[in-house]
Amino acid sequence: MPIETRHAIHPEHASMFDTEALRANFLIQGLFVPGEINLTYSHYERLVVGGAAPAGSPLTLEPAKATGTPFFLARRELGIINVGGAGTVTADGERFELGARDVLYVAQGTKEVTFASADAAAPALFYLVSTPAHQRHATRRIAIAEAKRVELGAQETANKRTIFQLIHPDVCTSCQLVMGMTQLEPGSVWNTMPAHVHDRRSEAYLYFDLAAGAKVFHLMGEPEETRHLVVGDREAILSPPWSIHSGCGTSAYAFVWAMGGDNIDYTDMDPVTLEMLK
Ligand SMILES: O=C(O)C(=O)C[C@H](O)C(=O)CO
Ligand SMILES: [Zn+2]
Repeated sequence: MPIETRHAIHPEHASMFDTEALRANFLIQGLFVPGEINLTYSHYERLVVGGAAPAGSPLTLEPAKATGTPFFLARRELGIINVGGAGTVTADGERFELGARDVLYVAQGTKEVTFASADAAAPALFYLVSTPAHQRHATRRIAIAEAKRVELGAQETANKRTIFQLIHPDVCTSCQLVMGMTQLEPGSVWNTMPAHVHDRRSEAYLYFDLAAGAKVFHLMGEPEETRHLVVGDREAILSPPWSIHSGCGTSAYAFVWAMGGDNIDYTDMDPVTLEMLK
């Protein structure tokens, strides 16, 4: 089970990066390789971000040297969202069926987690985000229909979108993981604009359901020192606590957002006005 480590970068260092260095530090590609689990261990909040793409046979979340624990979730919690075909996740023997966009919150202390596709020809693609956790909250399946929905933006500003809050205090109890999904309306392309930062939490985005060949120009950096990453379908980005995280697609798309840090208050954001951006 490959795990790549990404170190935390100081914003003044990041502002000197060229395209290649920005991508090497903040873009995550190749999450969904058939028959594999691929993880990235970030030193921002010790967020682990990855993908499990079971093909013919189930895949097991293995212990990792990066966590130094006897099993992966010994001192961690895990959020899983299925961005592919139907599949199942089994957590300590309990089987959960996850259709497209359904979520599973997996409790700290869960010893065995396995992933399977219902049909290898239309494989499940499980996007995984894990944060450190020191208290056990119940494992729970959250159907996309159970999400708390927040409508934002307008067609006139090309940012009409619905936020689905899934692992969120109003929906599912967790230690520090907050996770959900945002769907852009057809013709809307901007996410998280106006932008914000939240130094108390780091965030990761997985962009998915992009049209064939479409890209998202993801904006990052301190508000007065922005940079961009050109991101493709099923690619993720790491957003440091000092960074905005916004994006403009060449057409509509969806993305999974997930956060860890000092609080689980989704609304705790410091707004960044357009005048502040450079
Ligand atoms: O479209 C949006 O706006 C978002 O989805 C914003 C993210 O949820 C976020 O940045 C939460 O802190
Ligand atoms: Zn945010």
